[in-house]
Amino acid sequence: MEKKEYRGHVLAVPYPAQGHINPLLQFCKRLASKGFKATLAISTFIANSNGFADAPATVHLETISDGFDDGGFAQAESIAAYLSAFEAAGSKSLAHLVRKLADSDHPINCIVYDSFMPWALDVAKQQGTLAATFFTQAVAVGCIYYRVNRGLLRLPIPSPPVEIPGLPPLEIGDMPGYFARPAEYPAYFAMVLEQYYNVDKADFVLVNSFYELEAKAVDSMQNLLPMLTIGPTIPSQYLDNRVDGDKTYGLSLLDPGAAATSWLATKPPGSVVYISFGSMASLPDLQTQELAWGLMASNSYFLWVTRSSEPESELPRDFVERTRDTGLFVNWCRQLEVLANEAVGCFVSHCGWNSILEALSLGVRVVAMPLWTDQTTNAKLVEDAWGVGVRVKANDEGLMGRDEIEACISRVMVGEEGRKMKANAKRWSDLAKKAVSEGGSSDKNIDEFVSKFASS
Ligand SMILES: O=c1ccn([C@@H]2O[C@H](COP(=O)(O)OP(=O)(O)O[C@H]3O[C@H](CO)[C@@H](O)[C@H](O)[C@H]3O)[C@@H](O)[C@H]2O)c(=O)[nH]1
Repeated sequence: MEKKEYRGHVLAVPYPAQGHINPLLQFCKRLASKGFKATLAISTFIANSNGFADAPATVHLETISDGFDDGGFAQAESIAAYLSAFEAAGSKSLAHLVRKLADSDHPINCIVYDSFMPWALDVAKQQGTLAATFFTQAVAVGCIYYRVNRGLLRLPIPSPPVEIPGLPPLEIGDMPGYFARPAEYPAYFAMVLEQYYNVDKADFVLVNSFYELEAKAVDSMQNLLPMLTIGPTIPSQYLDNRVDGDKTYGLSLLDPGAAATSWLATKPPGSVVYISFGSMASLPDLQTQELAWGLMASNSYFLWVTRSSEPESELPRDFVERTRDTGLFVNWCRQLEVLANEAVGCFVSHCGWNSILEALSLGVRVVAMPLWTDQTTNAKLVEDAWGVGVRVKANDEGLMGRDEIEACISRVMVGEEGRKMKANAKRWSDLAKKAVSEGGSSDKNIDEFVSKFASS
């Protein structure tokens, strides 16, 4: 059989979670569209799950072990146990995979690995390939973790607000959630700081963001690291439409169904509040109830992703019945399709980085209800740096109350303030599209990245 010609071969290794696999998978699709062979190595457990049924034809799939091939993360005793088993099993099986591919027609030129797995850099170096760490969170968030990792910012922070080049002044509540509650997820907190321990040895630091969005933060980090912004990595159909057939992500946590799209088709433009808290975090029951009452008081239509087939059990009594004419609950949907629908007026979001990039790319305003990790910092940027939304303030017990939620929805959806946010959102959407289009900042950065190993 004739050997297929490629300009080079990249092996992408995501952390095994939806919000991490999709950005790297999307990056692979872009590399494939530029003539490279792109292979995505996902965990055996995820590869065997139904959610990956929709994998794109242009990206090659391989598997590595996370140590829990039959059950994934859910099988581990603790987060710390998972991370350490993943490092042990992942390092071994990744090395094995690179050796296997070395004997094929297309040996690996560069391993692009999720920044949550810095041990992959050691594998790349041992196997003699280039190594690129890939951040699935904002440059701004990375600026903060980097400073803590390097001892430039000491914890607990003695005198907020903190001044970091390129970022607005940050109070403790604007820093990543681990700073205010370090004991909550100590293993994840350690992991996000560890992203930097060997980063100086990486040949590239790729970030799913775009230069115009975080210019000053990128400039400040580029003095320290070979950083290139290459995003947003959302399907090309919603941006530049240059990647053939790139209409959806390849991985979906749950079956999205079609209910959301047909329901939205019956609603007037800008009238619907869309609510989703991503693929990992869950709202405490009391918070769910406050959100429900806030939504009802806003008198808006709403589409609420609950990730549960029985939302009634967490909602106020009879709430589903009482909102039958105004609300729709789904356990999952095609979020991009929803955000692109003109019926959607705003997005009540936990501010996961993928959701925020999607909202910015599609010009949708945000009511920010951050829960943990990077979400608190993203919420600060949504409000103060990008002017596309407002953050719902929590009371002293950490609860975001119904009146505050209602007031925030109203600020974002109606009036002069809301109109300004809409105009800002449109501007970011245009800039996101420009960044990935031919000659845009992210497109040029991708070309710079591949130029280090491209054969022609
Ligand atoms: O009904 C839904 C709801 C969500 N999504 C998609 O799910 C993804 C959610 O990603 P994100 O907003 O980043 O949230 P998480 O999945 O919770 O992401 C985790 O990983 C991110 C990247 O590290 C972090 O920024 C988040 O804080 C962390 O919770 C997005 O692509 C959405 O389009 C759907 O397709 N359908």
